[in-house]
Amino acid sequence: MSSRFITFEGIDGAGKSTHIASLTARLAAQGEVVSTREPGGTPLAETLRGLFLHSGMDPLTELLLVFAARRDHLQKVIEPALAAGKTVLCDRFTDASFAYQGGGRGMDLAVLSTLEQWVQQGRQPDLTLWFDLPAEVAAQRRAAAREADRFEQQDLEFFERVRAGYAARAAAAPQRFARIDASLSVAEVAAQILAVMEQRGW
Ligand SMILES: Nc1ncnc2c1ncn2[C@@H]1O[C@H](COP(=O)(O)OP(=O)(O)OP(=O)(O)O)[C@@H](O)[C@H]1O
Ligand SMILES: Cc1cn([C@H]2C[C@H](O)[C@@H](COP(=O)(O)O)O2)c(=O)[nH]c1=O
Repeated sequence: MSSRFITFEGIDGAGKSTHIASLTARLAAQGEVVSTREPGGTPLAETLRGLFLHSGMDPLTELLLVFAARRDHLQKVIEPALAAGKTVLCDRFTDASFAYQGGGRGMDLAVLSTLEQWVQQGRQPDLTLWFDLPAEVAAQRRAAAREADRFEQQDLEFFERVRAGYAARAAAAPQRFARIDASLSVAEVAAQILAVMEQRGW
């Protein structure tokens, strides 16, 4: 099996984490799998993650911080794993920057595109599973599950802008994106993911 780079995207509380473990187990039967996340995935990027989630900062600092973490993660974990023919499952990647910093915070998308090119040097996921659901449903799930971080404290309008940011990215790369209706039950979401994987012969 040749390398695959699969990313998981969606607003906070969409249900990504709920499905990543089972997909990791399924794909591990076909070859070595690296399951990782952004921001994070290396000691340096995990340190940056703590600041990103919990320290106040202006939107440009936030954007530069997440791309710095991504560069370290790509160089030390993602690229070596793909070069070794492994499957990489990543909980969030650059689409999150376009959705949160671009859509949510209103940062210039042209700046984001430049950073994307500099940092990734052409690397893009082979498949992005986009867990899509209304902001209100995700907020109800989060409220029942955990204490909110700096992003999760944002209002519904922020998350609807983030959702629209994901929709724009999906429309621009329809071959790469698979939209999952994440408002359905856990079993129905799992069935949609399975169908996408089977479509690709994975
Ligand atoms: N399809 C579903 N229906 C109802 N509840 C769900 C569903 N999927 C996940 N949940 C619940 O919603 C909460 C958030 O799910 P989860 O942590 O998987 O989301 P997430 O997308 O990983 O969030 P984040 O990106 O913010 O970490 C959890 O309590 C989880 O049990
Ligand atoms: C990669 C990335 C992430 N974010 C935001 C999105 C989430 O609110 C947090 C990460 O928390 P999770 O529980 O691991 O989902 O960070 C962002 O704003 N921009 C990004 O590029």
